[in-house]
Amino acid sequence: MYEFDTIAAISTPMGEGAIAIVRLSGEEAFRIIDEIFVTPSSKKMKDVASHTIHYGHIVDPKTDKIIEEVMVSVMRGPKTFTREDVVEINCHGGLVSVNKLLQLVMSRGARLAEPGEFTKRAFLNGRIDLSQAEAVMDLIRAKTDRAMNVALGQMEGRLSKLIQKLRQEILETLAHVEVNIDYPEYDDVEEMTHQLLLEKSTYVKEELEKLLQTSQQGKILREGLSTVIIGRPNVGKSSLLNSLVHENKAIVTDIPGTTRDVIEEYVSVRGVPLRLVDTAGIRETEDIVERIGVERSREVLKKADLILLVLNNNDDLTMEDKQLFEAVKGMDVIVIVNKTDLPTKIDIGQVKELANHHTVISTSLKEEQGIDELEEAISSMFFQGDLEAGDMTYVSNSRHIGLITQAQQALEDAIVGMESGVPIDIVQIDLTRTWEILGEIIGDAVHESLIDQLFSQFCLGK
Ligand SMILES: Nc1nc2c(c(=O)[nH]1)N(C=O)[C@@H](CNc1ccc(C(=O)N[C@@H](CCC(=O)O)C(=O)O)cc1)CN2
Ligand SMILES: Nc1nc2c(ncn2[C@@H]2O[C@H](COP(=O)(O)OP(=O)(O)OP(=O)(O)O)[C@@H](O)[C@H]2O)c(=O)[nH]1
Ligand SMILES: [Mg+2]
Repeated sequence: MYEFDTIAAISTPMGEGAIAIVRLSGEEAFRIIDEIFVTPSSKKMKDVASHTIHYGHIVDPKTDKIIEEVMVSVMRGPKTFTREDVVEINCHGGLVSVNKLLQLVMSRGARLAEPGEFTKRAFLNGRIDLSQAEAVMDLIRAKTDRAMNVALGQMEGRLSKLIQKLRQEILETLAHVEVNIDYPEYDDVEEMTHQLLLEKSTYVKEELEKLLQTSQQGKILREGLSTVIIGRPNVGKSSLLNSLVHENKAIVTDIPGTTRDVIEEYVSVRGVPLRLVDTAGIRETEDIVERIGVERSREVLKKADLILLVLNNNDDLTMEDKQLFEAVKGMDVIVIVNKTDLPTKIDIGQVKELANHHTVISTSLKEEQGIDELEEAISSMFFQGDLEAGDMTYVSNSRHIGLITQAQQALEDAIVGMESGVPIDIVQIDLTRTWEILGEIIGDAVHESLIDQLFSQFCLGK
């Protein structure tokens, strides 16, 4: 275990709350709390049983003034979150008192923790590996139940175990090859080695492939599906956003050009998190403010995973509508024919033709018609029902996806090499590289600067 200084942070959100927590971790945690905490029976926290909570007052030893009435939890290392001694002060949730408390523990020798530093210690002290630590952050940021389950699985070590299993396979294969090389007197040893290498490499490569197949869905669950609503002015784009959010977030009026900027909202559509973007209606415009909005619309369009293209049932298809179809060619698109409560003027046959293989859905957002069908279309487009299987191992993090892709490439090199008869020691190099790359996922031999960078994205006090 590493020896670190004692860190402190406010581990609850900044703002008024019922209770706020100041957390301390490190060798000095018990010494510090015993200098500032007084219980009615004068207990010392260094003496009490681990994982107990105690009532008392925080007193500034310099002035003997009572600062707060608190509950203090005491957890003795190594059976703690960080594997170090941990003390948590539960105080009344006011901003001033919790900050005063933090100042006080710092004046007694604690250092303000960096973002993610508690979790970083859990990693450096070996309680969790890097992919588990990353999952802690994913859990906090999860926007839907499904996203949360993926994060929880990774936090419990589901991905880690799989990666470790594959690394073990590679290691055993390499050991086997070494042994075979040491006994070259057997005639068939070369062939056996060759056979074994090919079999194992193919097996590991296939497992990695399976994992990568989950990455698209995994990434959507983790980051949200970037969904952009486009359409001519006044067709009902903002109304659509409001229907999906089930709230009035965007301003809706009958004046074309109402939405001037890009509005962004998170929504869960049957467990699929959408990063939903409402745009200014795309048209040629003279209004300068609106024009900036239109340009931004075109920009977000390029980065979208899914396009919701809205048309007006009560109007003819225009040149602009056709241009929109043109602009989203090759992307995932759902076409929405809105305002079906009004007389149909649009040429549905032509819409279907333009939509090509894309789904077309009719809605009346005014009368709340068609929203269910739309939600169904969205969720089945990205998840074919297998998402319910709660024990799936997803790879969702770009860092992991990148590394698995690299590992797979190294294996591919090894396999191609074997098939074209390159010397065994070259193949060994490729396999060793695969083993190392996979190790980076769980934080085996990763560079310190990468670790710092990863944890700095965490919340303060986590
Ligand atoms: N008050 C509070 N709530 C919290 C946390 C915390 O630190 N404080 N957590 C954190 O942010 C999460 C809980 N996570 C935790 C994970 C492991 C251990 C822990 O002590 N693990 C020991 C085993 C303990 C035992 O066997 O009793 C270990 O793995 O060695 C504690 C908390 C969520 N809730
Ligand atoms: N009859 C009818 N009116 C609708 C329907 N959906 C939206 N509207 C109305 O159409 C008008 C325009 O709706 P918005 O949602 O603001 O349209 P928009 O596409 O965001 O418009 P811009 O932001 O100006 O580009 C509003 O008056 C809505 O109430 C519908 O299904 N039926
Ligand atoms: Mg609008």
